[in-house]
Amino acid sequence: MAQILDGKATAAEIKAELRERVTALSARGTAPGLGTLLVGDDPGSRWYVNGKHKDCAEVGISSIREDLPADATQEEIEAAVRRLNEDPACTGYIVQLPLPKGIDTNRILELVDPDKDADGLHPTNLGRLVLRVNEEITSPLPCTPRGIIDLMLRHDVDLKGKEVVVLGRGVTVGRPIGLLLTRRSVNATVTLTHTGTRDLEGLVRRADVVVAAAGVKDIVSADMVKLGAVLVDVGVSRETDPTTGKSRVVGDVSAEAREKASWYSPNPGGVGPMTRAMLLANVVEMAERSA
Ligand SMILES: Nc1nc2c(c(=O)[nH]1)N[C@@H](CN(C=O)c1ccc(C(=O)N[C@@H](CCC(=O)O)C(=O)O)cc1)CN2
Repeated sequence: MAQILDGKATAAEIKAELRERVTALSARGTAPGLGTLLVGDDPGSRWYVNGKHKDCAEVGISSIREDLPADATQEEIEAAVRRLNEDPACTGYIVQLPLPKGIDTNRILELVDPDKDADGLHPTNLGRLVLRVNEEITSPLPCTPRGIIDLMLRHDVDLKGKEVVVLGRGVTVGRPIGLLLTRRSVNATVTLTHTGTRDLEGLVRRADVVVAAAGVKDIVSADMVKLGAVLVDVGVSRETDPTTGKSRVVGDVSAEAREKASWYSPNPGGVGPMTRAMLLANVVEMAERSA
């Protein structure tokens, strides 16, 4: 029976730690403020952004909100980014992804002031992650990969020399997590797989740790998983619950695969709450560095 990598409980612990650091920052007159930029009315994105403001209130961080309609133009979004760059009350902010179709996301992310990039997704901060293999990284890190590694380390999951297979090459999880896991301080060996990967089953079968961020329900099946592997379920697909008729999140790891794991991070309740906690950690660290 797999032990649970409980993201909800771990995130609550982290938030309690951060609350004290926010109090100290506020006492020194350097209180952090998180901004969010949401474009459109996707219910999932709106839920995530509302959650970020709720988290801020919980730990004592003030928050600033820019909401634009789904038909906002590239210029209107860029103007909102400039407002957040210039607002002294906003010490860090995020642009909620994905942006509506037709918007040049990379151009928007490049316009974010790297010193206010609470998501660690600005090219300068991703570049620092590439460059700094040995030394401590003193710039914000992408929240989900940071949260996944923190979740495992706080449960004493040993990653040194372990073979990690990542499913999915997205910019918020798949691509940056390889950079974090292969840093000298972690020392895992990483294989990044995607839709063009030839022998996915064979690669997953030999993995000590599987990070599944494909967004394909049950893509990780029991026959693909080594007994005792660590399974981190990051994938988000939505389906209608047949009993309640409500929409629910389903992950990438099948129920049978979970039975073979030594550790399993559930979805929901695993990586999602850690992503939210790491955003707060980035905001607090950025404020501490500039205090
Ligand atoms: N700018 C960003 N955009 C997006 C990111 C990101 O890190 N930065 N990640 C995701 C969305 N996301 C945060 O923004 C996020 C996803 C999931 C959760 C979460 O707590 N999920 C719950 C389940 C929620 C549900 O039932 O619908 C859980 O896992 O328990 C938080 C944040 C994409 N965009």
